[in-house]
Amino acid sequence: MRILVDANIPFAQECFGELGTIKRLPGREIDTASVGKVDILILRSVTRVDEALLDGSKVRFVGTCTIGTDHIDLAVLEARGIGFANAPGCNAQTVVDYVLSCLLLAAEHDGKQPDQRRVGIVGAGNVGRRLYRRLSALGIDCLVCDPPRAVQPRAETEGSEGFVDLDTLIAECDTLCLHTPLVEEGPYPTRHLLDERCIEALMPGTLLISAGRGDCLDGAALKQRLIARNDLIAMLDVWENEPAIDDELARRVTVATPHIAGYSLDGKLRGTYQVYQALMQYLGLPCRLTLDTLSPPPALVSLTLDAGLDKWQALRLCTRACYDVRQDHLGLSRYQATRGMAVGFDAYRAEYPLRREFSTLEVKLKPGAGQHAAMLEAAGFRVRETA
Ligand SMILES: NC(=O)C1=CN([C@@H]2O[C@H](COP(=O)(O)OP(=O)(O)OC[C@H]3O[C@@H](n4cnc5c(N)ncnc54)[C@H](O)[C@@H]3O)[C@@H](O)[C@H]2O)C=CC1
Ligand SMILES: O=C(O)C(=O)[C@H](O)COP(=O)(O)O
Repeated sequence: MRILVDANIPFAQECFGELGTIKRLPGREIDTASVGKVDILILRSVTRVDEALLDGSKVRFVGTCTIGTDHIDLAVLEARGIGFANAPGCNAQTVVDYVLSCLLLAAEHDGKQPDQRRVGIVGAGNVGRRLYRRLSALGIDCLVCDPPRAVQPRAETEGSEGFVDLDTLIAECDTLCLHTPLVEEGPYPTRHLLDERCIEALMPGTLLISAGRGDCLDGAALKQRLIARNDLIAMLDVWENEPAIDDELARRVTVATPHIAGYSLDGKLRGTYQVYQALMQYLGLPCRLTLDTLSPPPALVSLTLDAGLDKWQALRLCTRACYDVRQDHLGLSRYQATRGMAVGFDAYRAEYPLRREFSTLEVKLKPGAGQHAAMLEAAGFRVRETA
């Protein structure tokens, strides 16, 4: 079997090697010619899969090791009888780590600690739900906007209560976290969900974090508001026209990262593994690998806290030991300066530094720091109180 795998997918040889010959290509270079004789395509979100790509090919299965599927024309796959899998939720916890890092950084800009904010979560799926749980456990007040779920609750216990509409969320929150997929059709489309009107309505000082899909936010309108008033703290991970994103917008926001909110080794490995499981099932073969055996131990195993830190200092220290969004912001601007935005955006992603999820770090607490246990657990760390 011939298997074409995006070069940005870790553990591909381990997961797919037993099935045949693997060829690797950068996702944006995968084209009709390279797909020609391939049986299986294993991708991430940067390869558009449509009639044009598959024309004349014998592809039987397409897997995308990502949560998002907006790059795949699912109707074309169905019409051609091609098997398909994505990786729901694979890097959702990593995106929540990203948001926590953003919230802690924002406090250094406006002096508001996370629990002094009211956070509006737009899109409460795998990412938004986990974000809601972690923020609520940290004592942060949250409002949630998810019209599809408000109308069609996921669980029997979940009614429309608890959801608000987007205008209410914008009017009542000083922090907005956008986690919607790109939906083009149907009753709840999300292209420019945050349009010029919504962006104008954001109250001065609002912290805006966007980590779903770039097209859900009108970048030109945001740029205009930042030029006119510069009264928002905008932190963008996703952009219109990636990788050739709006250079000026990237310079005007407080944090600009190149679509890496979910880029932990854990999130990527889970994505690869979920697609491996789906492919083996599709082929009627047993899964001989387990996620645990594939997962390498973290480089930073533990850290120890003693007395002397307040709650947010302790959380900031542990968070930054695992993940510091400032490094990705500086990384993108450095790559942009040396290689230009369109090249630098992908180059930084391809050489992305090793990052692990908060849950891989054990925080040991000496008796003097015991009061931080519940808060650090709520934030996603493993906590052990020591003598
Ligand atoms: N920046 C990054 O690195 C990453 C970005 N993503 C993006 O984040 C998106 C969300 O991920 P998940 O939560 O796992 O997806 P999901 O499919 O589990 O949840 C999406 C949620 O958005 C809601 N939604 C749909 N239309 C809406 C609308 N008009 N207004 C408000 N809510 C709406 C849905 O009802 C659903 O609850 C993904 O589709 C993907 O595009 C995911 C992982 C990493
Ligand atoms: O999982 C998703 O959906 C994402 O947005 C990915 O984490 C993005 O990764 P790439 O596809 O850009 O490598």
